[in-house]
Amino acid sequence: MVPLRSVVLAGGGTGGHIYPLLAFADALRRHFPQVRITTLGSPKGMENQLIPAAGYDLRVIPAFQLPRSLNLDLLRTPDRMYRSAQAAGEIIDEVRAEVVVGFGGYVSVPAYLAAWRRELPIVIHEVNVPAGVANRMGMKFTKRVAVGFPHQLEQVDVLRNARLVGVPLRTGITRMDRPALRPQALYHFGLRPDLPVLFVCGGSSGARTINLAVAAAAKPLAHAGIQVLHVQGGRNEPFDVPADLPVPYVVVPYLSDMQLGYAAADLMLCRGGAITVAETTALGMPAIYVPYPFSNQEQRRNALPVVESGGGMLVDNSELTPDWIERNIIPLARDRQRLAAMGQAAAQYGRRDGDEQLVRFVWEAVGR
Ligand SMILES: CC(=O)N[C@H]1[C@@H](OP(=O)(O)OP(=O)(O)OC[C@H]2O[C@@H](n3ccc(=O)[nH]c3=O)[C@H](O)[C@@H]2O)O[C@H](CO)[C@@H](O)[C@@H]1O
Repeated sequence: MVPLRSVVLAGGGTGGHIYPLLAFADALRRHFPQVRITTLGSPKGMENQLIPAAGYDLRVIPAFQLPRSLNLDLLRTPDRMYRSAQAAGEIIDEVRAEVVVGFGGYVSVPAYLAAWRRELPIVIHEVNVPAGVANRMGMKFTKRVAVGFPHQLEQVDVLRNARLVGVPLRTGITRMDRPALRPQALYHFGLRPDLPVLFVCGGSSGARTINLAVAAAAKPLAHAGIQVLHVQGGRNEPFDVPADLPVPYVVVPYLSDMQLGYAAADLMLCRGGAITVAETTALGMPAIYVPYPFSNQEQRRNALPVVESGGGMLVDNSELTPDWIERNIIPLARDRQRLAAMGQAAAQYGRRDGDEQLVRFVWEAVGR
């Protein structure tokens, strides 16, 4: 492979856009150790914490918000869009980028515009159906679109001619030996090795409904011998957990080492964000998905193929009550055989090579 020299990556907002970008950056580095990697972010997104922490160069460009759909409102934001695109263009010129790779989020739009004006190749990675607003706009400028999941190609959507590459996932997750890491993970969280662990995580921002429902079921879970590892989520208010439980219920604000959570877990209770689904299935992790109800059904669509293949359960946000948890999660978490079967079915659906596949796609786009 003739090496790539300079790549600009754009993506921001929540973890769902940033972690694939970082996993892709790591894979680029492995293939092309000398490549210059520059990332574009907006002033307030999670990229401001996550990208510098991962050791990559983050350039913040002025923010602007797109209207939620492609309509005439777009014409009213040209000034701010122009300033953002100009800032993105200056960075693209400075680092002599050969290609711009976008993962979605508002910050991708100025990057796509600036790359298009310079006639640079643009590659878009999209994980949702319907595709996000920013990426849909980018698709006006390029046909090089990669998707994370087979179900995205089956929709009557702009994505039907995309290339299926999978989702770039952090190697800390894809290369983990779960049984080998488990003792260390349990020790890290102060969990017992002899009892099942329910891992609760509502995506990168946390999920209030899930937090409150599980915390309210803390007593029955504990009395059934089920330990809980609960990620509260950075943007959520704390919740109360009874102090006198007979088994551990561990609350953490956020996990930078997400693989430790997965290693400790026997069963996951989570939202259906695309990257979460990619990770649980890559790991063969049995999961109960509670899709976020307010965004176009995209999370339901993410989880449905996994659930239909036997790799998990689906429950509506409005149905996730302490009573539901008691009736459904307690018997499942104690049934090792059923968990193993679910995990195997999930693994059939999962894939681990999205980072490598996307590197190849981008390399082809540059025409080397
Ligand atoms: C409400 C909403 O609009 N959610 C969207 C958002 O979800 P969100 O940003 O929550 O993204 P995902 O659920 O897809 O991924 C969350 C990521 O954060 C990581 N993580 C999470 C918690 C933690 O403590 N530590 C940690 O590392 C997970 O391992 C995963 O890599 O982006 C996804 C990808 O575009 C979309 O599919 C979701 O629909």
